Amino acid sequence: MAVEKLARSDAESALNELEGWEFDRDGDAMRKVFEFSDFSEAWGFMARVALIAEKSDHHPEWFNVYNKVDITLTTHDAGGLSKRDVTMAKAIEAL
Ligand SMILES: C[C@H](O)[C@H](O)[C@H]1CNC2=NC(N)=NC(=O)C2=N1
Repeated sequence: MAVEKLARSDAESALNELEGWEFDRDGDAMRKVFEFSDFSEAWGFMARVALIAEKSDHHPEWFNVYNKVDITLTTHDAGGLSKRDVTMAKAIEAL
């Protein structure tokens, strides 16, 4: 699927509006670590993110230990950040 990599300035303004998300991989990815009260809460969150991922055909890279979920978003097809990552981050924040 052809998705364009965002210009750095566009990516910066998008991240400025998203609480807690930071650039990673030299600006080619965005990352946030979510912390919950326990594993059950973390897993419930992951289940909801998984549904968003399947619906939008855009999948996070993530790592979970107990109550923490470390999420990295990037668009492999674009070789960096695209608006799909921003859309997904917004959807995750809206959960
Ligand atoms: C073929 C399929 O549409 C692609 O591999 C999709 C699936 N999910 C994806 N997820 C992410 N994070 N980046 C992609 O480029 C991507 N591409």
